[in-house]
Amino acid sequence: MTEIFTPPYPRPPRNKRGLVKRFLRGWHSWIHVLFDKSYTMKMGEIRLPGRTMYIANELPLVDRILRGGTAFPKHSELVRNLDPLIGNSVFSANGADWESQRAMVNPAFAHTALGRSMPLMVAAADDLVARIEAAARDGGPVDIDPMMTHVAADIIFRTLFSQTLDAERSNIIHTAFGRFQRLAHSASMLRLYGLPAGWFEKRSKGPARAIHDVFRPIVEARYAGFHGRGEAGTRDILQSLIEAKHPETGAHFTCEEVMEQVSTIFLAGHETSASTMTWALYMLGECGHIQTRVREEVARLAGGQPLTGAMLKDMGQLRNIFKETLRLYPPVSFLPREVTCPVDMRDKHLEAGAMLVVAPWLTQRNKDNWACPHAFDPDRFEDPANAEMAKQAWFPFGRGPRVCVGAGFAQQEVMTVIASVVRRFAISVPAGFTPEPISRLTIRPRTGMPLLFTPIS
Ligand code: HEM
Repeated sequence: MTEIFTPPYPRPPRNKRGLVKRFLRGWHSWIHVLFDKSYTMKMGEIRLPGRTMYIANELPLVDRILRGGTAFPKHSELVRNLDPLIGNSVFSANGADWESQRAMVNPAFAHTALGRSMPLMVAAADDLVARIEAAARDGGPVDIDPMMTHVAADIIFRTLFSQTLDAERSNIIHTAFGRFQRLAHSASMLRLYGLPAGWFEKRSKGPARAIHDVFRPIVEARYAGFHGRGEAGTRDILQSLIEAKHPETGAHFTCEEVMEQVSTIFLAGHETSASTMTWALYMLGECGHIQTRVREEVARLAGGQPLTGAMLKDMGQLRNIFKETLRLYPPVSFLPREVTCPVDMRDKHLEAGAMLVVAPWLTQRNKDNWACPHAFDPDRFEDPANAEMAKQAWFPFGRGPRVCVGAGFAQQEVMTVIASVVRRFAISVPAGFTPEPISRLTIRPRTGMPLLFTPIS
């Protein structure tokens, strides 16, 4: 019998640590502050000098909060944290402002329609395979962490702007986003502990600007083309945003507002998928038997032909790998909401303004919800006994009115990339290497993800 693989996660201490120890562990990563009981408690309360935070794990509570819409808007701490990067946009806005932004942005998402985006994904995945081939030629390990950023950013770049993303701009994005995550995380930690965070807040603006500078020239030229010279423009997400009208006033987005929406779609649309692909390839590298099975599935359904949406639909094993990766490493691991009116939950009384966190990382690794919760077992999604849990205790894309608008796009892109890689290479993990997951805005390996790729003839 093949043993089930348990991929790395920070082993929680048995007991809650003191304030200082928690601060030190949390300085690099949110998941490092959790302790044993965090994974099974129904509702927890954490008193910090800066604020009191509640974590709701009980399934009906999770549902109530996420479906609660305006009663539990996105927390101001999250909004402040992301502000240098995405400003006031469809991810961060609340209430009526969010509703009108969502109405304006919705038509742009027609460009992420699965049939329309499939050829872009296949082309970007082919370019990735060529890059891996070149990098693996000497037989040494290849760090796939920046490569997954490149392919995911390339896919969303092609969908947004009808352009490919070259290696130089991809490197700028990967490096700047890594820096932004570190600085924004530190600022957030300090604010939660009631400490001054100004230095980190100020420093985080630099990498955010470096990312904006990659697409500002494209956005400004196209905006001026349409609004200044009446040019029709290419039919893509950017053009839909430039042409979008407010549902009541009929006003267009300003150029800065288009920049904010573009930044949001670009960041929400590549960093999360890149994280998923990195962890999926790592776990396949560790689990040769699952890798062989999925390679056989891809060969049976696609042969040597370019992948299509119809082929992906039939790749059940690949889809289960996607789901299981998102269960174990949900890129958005914590969803912080704000309590708008005093409310009672279980035995707790929450005052207005309190932070109420719903945590895919915890609910999806809770042993009351899933058997062997920390183990990588894609087949669990085939078991009818797990069908109800897959509905209630699996929500890497959120749930309710603020659910991710790119979930179908992400599934198609991750499946396309993994299928393209496994049919071309046998993947393995260098002896002695174990990645350390770090959770800031998303979950990435602390020191990259070197893997070995052997071409399959
Ligand atoms: C594996 C990949 C992805 C994951 C795990 C993910 C996860 C999430 C989650 C959890 C939320 C809701 C956050 C909350 O309720 O606080 C969200 C929202 C959002 N996502 Fe994704 N996402 C992914 C890919 C994408 C892609 C590919 C796009 C765009 C093409 C996208 C665009 C958005 C947008 C615009 C929102 C805000 C929706 C709103 O509030 O109206 N995401 N995502």
